[in-house]
Amino acid sequence: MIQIRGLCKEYNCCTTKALTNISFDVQQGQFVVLLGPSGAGKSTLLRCINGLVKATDGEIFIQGDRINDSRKLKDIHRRVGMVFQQFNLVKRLTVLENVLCGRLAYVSAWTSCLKLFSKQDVNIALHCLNRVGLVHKAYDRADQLSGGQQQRVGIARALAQCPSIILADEPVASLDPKSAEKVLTVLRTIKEQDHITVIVSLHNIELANHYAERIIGIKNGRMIVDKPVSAFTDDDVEIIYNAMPDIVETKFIREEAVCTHV
Ligand SMILES: Nc1ncnc2c1ncn2[C@@H]1O[C@H](COP(=O)(O)OP(=O)(O)OP(=O)(O)O)[C@@H](O)[C@H]1O
Repeated sequence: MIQIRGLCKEYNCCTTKALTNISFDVQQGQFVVLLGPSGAGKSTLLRCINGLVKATDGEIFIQGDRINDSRKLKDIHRRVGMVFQQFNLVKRLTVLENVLCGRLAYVSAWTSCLKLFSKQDVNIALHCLNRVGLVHKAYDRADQLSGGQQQRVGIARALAQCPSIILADEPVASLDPKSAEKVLTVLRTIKEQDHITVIVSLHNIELANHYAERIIGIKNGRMIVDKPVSAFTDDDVEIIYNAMPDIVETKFIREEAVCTHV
């Protein structure tokens, strides 16, 4: 379970408010899609959850552990796998070596420097590649794969970490529609089979409706929609992408008032 409480993030000495007072919980095994216009704060939110970005205020708990608890930092990072829009693979390494990078949190520093992974680590990496349908590419160079295949290697690398959460920041933004569906289907299958929590930021509403169980809408750093996909409507799309900021603000304040009176 992820718990986020009063999360705020400001950049540039407080001149850019990227996130303002974000609070929500995500149950283990849920598939959540973050929607929002460019600059809304989706990447910042995902990066705060995996500790890449330090929040200005507020708290995040992963299975009850505060993410910046220095005693548990390595263990918490291990539990959160990250998938990036640009894949972030090491192009000159093989596909298998890239996936083995997901095992780095489990091996000692000298082992990783010498690339001395155990047979067990190699088997885990091959198993993860098999799950994303790419075990036959294990010994190819990463840059010889198509974009969609590279993204599936990125997912295998996250999976090799044995995470309880996978965060994916616009994982299909640079892919053709068929590859995008393949990548999201892999993420959904992983969620279903392993009960892993998946949080994905997307720009495509159709894909969000098809894959999400829950949609969170962010605009100007505020959470303005949070609904099960079955209740998500065109009005919500309008609020997230088109409504003027003051209309959104009014609706947000009105809903907050209703919540506090329930
Ligand atoms: N490292 C940074 N330094 C300064 N400002 C930043 C930084 N990262 C993001 N921002 C600003 O924070 C705000 C939120 O950006 P963020 O990248 O989180 O939005 P986003 O919803 O992910 O956008 P996109 O969909 O375009 O990726 C924007 O105003 C952006 O310019």
